Amino acid sequence: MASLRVLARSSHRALLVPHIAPSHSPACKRSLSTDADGIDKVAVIGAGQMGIGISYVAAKTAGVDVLISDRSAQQITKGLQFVDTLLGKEVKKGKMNNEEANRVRSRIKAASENGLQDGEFAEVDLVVEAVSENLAVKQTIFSQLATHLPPHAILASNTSSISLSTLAASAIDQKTGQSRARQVVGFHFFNPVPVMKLVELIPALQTDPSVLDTARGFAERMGKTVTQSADTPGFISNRLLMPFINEAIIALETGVATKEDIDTTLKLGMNHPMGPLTLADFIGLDTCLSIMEVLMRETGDSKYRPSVLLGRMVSAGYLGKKSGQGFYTYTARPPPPPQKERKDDGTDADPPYGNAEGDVDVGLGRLLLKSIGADKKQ
Ligand SMILES: NC(=O)c1ccc[n+]([C@@H]2O[C@H](COP(=O)([O-])OP(=O)(O)OC[C@H]3O[C@@H](n4cnc5c(N)ncnc54)[C@H](O)[C@@H]3O)[C@@H](O)[C@H]2O)c1
Repeated sequence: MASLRVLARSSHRALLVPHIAPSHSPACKRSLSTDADGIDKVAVIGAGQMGIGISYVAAKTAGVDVLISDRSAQQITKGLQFVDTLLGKEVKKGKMNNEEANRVRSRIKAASENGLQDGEFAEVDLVVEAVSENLAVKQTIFSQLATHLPPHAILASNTSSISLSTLAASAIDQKTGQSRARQVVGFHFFNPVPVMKLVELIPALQTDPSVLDTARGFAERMGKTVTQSADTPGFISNRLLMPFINEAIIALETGVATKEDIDTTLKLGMNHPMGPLTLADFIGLDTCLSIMEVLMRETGDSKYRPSVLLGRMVSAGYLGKKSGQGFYTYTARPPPPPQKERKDDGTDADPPYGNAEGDVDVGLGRLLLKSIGADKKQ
């Protein structure tokens, strides 16, 4: 039976969303993990930029064991090397000693290829799915997780745009046929995870309130501030950001101003760290288009119509920084200088995040760090 309940624990304004009371099937009588302090072991599915960042912060800040899994063993190797790099920098900057870094590193382990089916996840309290943004792939994973994870485990997804209620519906134990939908929750981190302080928490319609509380508590253990969004397209973040970026593109295409003046107005007039067209280039114009299409399709509201220019640019392959051409032109980063620059205090001025070559995502990480001043603090 549907009822309305208040879903604002720490926000000032109450958020009213329809709540479908969880059913009391036998599966629901299993005890759920209700205490965030009781979470000792986390699994992360997907060792891409988000999965690795989540693993690193879970091990370092929350101090839990992390089991990381990916369909590509190479991705895991690459990700663990990145963790080593991050820890090496912490040591070099005196933020932790070697012993602490080794302790953090020893908490992160790679799952074997069939680890889920072979019982390696038997002691996992919470899993964060962070595989590519593809509904069918995520649905398959949620069905596998529902089959193989211990009964109390929380099943969280880092999806940016897929409905949590839809994912929860696929969390069915393939052996017993029982639904674990009430244990599914959205756990939306931001990139780069070690730097960005926010997690958006998104309950599916089916999520049990105790699961939501535990997930919130664990995000806080990871040092994050939590906001809560209803399971609506784009959640809070992209529902507000993407129409803003889209409107900036419409302003450009209708001749309101040049791209430079649009960006400068928002930077200097509104104190934004970067203008909306630059930000669109760094996010990727294909990503921006796809989120606008989700907003438009799922709400049917014409205010989310993607700009014609945005669609044309994506068709032309102008995807932003990753393709070298977006609203601005990006050239490859020059090779690193033979000698490291020295900071005023005489220490090496290494980039705080990423490798010397710098791929697109790490480039975004650096830019974000710079934009919030974290490059200087670290
Ligand atoms: N990149 C961002 O800024 C950002 C921010 C917030 C949320 N997200 C979300 O996080 C998720 C991951 O994004 P990302 O940027 O880390 O992507 P990514 O492409 O860097 O990594 C995805 C990883 O998933 C792995 N993978 C794909 N299918 C798999 C499967 N069936 N089983 C196991 N592993 C599989 C891939 O090998 C890859 O390592 C997506 O849902 C995305 O929407 C991304």
